[in-house]
Amino acid sequence: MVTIQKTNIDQAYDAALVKAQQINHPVLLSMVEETGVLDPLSFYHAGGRVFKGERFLWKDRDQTISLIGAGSSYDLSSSMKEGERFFAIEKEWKRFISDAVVVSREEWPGTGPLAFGGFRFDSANPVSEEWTGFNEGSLRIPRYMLTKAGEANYLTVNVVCLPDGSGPSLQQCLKERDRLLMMASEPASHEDPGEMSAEDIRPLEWKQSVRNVVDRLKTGEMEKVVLARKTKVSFSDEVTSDFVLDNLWKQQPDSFIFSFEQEGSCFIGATPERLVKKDGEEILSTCLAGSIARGRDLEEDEELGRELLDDEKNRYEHQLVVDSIRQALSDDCKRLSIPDEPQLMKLKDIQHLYTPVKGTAPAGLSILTLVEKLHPTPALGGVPRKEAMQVIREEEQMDRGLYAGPVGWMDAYGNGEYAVALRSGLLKGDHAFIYAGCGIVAHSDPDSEFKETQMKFRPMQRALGGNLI
Ligand SMILES: C=C(O[C@@H]1C=C(C(=O)O)C=C[C@H]1O)C(=O)O
Ligand SMILES: [Mg+2]
Repeated sequence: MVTIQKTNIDQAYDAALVKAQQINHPVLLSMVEETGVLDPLSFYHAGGRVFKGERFLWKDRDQTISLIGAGSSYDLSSSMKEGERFFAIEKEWKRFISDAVVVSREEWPGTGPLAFGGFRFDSANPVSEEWTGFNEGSLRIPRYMLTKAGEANYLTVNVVCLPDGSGPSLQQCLKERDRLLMMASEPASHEDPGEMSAEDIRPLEWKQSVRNVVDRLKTGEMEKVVLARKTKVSFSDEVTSDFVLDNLWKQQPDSFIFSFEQEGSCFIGATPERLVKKDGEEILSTCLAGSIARGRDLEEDEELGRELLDDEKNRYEHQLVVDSIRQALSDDCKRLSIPDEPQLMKLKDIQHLYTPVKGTAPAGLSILTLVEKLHPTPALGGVPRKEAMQVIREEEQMDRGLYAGPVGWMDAYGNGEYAVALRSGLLKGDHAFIYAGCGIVAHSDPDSEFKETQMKFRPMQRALGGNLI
C-alpha cells in the first residue's frame, strides 16, 4: 500500500528523485487532482493524438467507474506460465507501489498508481502472430489517467523518476497534461473504416469439434468444455479503436467496456461477465453461463427467458460455474453469499443465466490472488479444468490470446476489478479478429451451439460497423 503525501508537487518530485538515487531503482511520483467534467471518449481521442498505441479504456457494467489511460509510465509484464505470471506481476507491483510517492488529497478508489491490462487465456498455448506484443500478463501504469467515479472527475499524472535523473521533467509533464486537457475538451471525432467484409474461420471444423467433444463428454470423462472460434473482419481503411469504442459505448450500456492498445494492435470489447471485483473488503463475482436468444417482442422474450430458466442442459452448464466459483473463493472469502437459483441477464442480443456472488476478504488481500484462483472458470474453460484446457488446445487449433482471459485494473489502495474478456476482438490496422465460444456439455447440439456463437459475435460485428440492427 502507498502513503499519501499532502506536500506541494515540486517538493514531492524532488523527494522521488532522491529516493530513486538512494534505492537505485525507478520511483513513481503520482499526482492526483479533481478536475472539471471531462468526456471519457474525448479524453481517449485526445490521448490518441500524442499516445496512439498506448491508451486504455475501462467502464464497468454498474456505471460506477470509468478509467481512461494515455501513455505509459511503467509496464508490468510477465512471460511466466500459469499461476506464476499472476504472482510475478503481483510481486513487481507491490515493490513498485511501496516506493511510490503519491500526492493526493484522499485515497479515491481508481486514482493514483493504478495498473490496467490483461492476461492471456492460456499461457500454455504458444503465442500466434496475431497476438504478438501481448505477454502472458501485460499491465500498464499510464502516464495520464482520467477517472470518472459517479459525478467526480480526477486526473492522475504519473512520472517515473529514474536513478540517473534522466526522464521527463516535472515541468514537461505538467505542460503535456495541460495540452491533453485542452484537446480533451473538444468532442471526439473518428474516421470511418469504410467497406467491411467478414470471413468465418474454420466453421465446419468447429462444428466437427463440437461433435468430437460431445462424444467424449458422453463417456463421462469430462463434464464441460468451452469451444471458441473466430471471424476475420476486413475493411477498406484502418479500423480505429476510437470508432469501435464510440459504438460500443452507445450500443452496450449493460456491459463492461474495455480497450487496450499494445504495439499496433488493440484488444477491445464489451463483456457482461465480471470475474472479480474488490472494493476494500467487499468481493463480488459472477456466474454467467447458459444462453438463449432475445425475443422479437416482450411476450416472446419472456417465454424464451422462462425456457432458459427451465432448461436442464443450460442449468447444468450454469451450475458447473457456480460450483467452481464457490470452491475457488471459499478459502479467501468469508460470508460467501450465492443464491440457489439463477436469474436472467438480458443483453441486447442474448440472454444468460446469471448468479451473483458476494463475500468479504481482508482489505490487504491482493485481487490478483483471487484472479489466479478463479481463472479459467468453467464459463470459458471447462470441468475438470486441466483436461478441458487440453481439449481446447487440441480442438480449437487457434490462439485465443487475451480473449476469455482476465482484463481489468487494480489500484494501490487494494481495490480493483477484472472482467472475463468475452464479446471482444483484436483490431489490427485494416482488419480485426472477433471471438466467441459456447459451453459444450453432453447434451449439446452442434448447430444450436453454432447459432449461439453467432449471437455472441453480434455486439462486436455491430460495433465494427456491420449493418445489423
Ligand atoms: C464463451 C462465451 O460466453 C460464455 C458462454 C456462455 C454459454 O455457453 O452459454 C455464456 C456466457 C459466457 O460464460 C463468449 O461469449 O464467447
Ligand atoms: Mg451455452
